[in-house]
Amino acid sequence: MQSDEAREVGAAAIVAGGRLLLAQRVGPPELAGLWELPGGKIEPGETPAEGLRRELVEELGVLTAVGGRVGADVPLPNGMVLRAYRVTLLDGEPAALEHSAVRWVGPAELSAAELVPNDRVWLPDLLTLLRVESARQ
Ligand SMILES: Nc1nc2c([nH]c(=O)n2[C@H]2C[C@H](O)[C@@H](COP(=O)(O)OP(=O)(O)OP(=O)(O)O)O2)c(=O)[nH]1
Repeated sequence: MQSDEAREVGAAAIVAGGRLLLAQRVGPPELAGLWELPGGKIEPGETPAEGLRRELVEELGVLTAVGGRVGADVPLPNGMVLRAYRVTLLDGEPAALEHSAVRWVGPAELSAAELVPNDRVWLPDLLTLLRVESARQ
């Protein structure tokens, strides 16, 4: 059954050791080479956490735990909604299985990174997340 709610793209803010994981898109051409939070479309019948965990197995080869939201909802031109979640690594080392590269960034590198346009609104939230996580260590 199709829900009335907009389909969701889930995006993972994975922080470890005071750094955030970014993944570099291979396509489409207008996004290729830009950096995003790994994730993807939540399928009908999946909770956002289930869908995001599945995407992170497919894209990075890691097992994760999905936590609370980060930043605002971002409406996408195709009618979907993009939402970021805090995600913790449980097992595995992230590998670029569907991206051209992955890298861990600290605050300065994150601020300078060429993010996909839709993710730029999250920059202050992601910087705060890095600061909070660093303070906890
Ligand atoms: N995964 C992800 N997608 C994002 C981000 N920001 C952003 O605008 N998008 C857009 C790009 C795509 O239009 C859409 C997600 O597509 P995708 O290609 O990552 O997801 P998917 O694996 O489920 O896609 P598909 O192959 O099934 O079409 O959301 C982000 O931070 N992470």
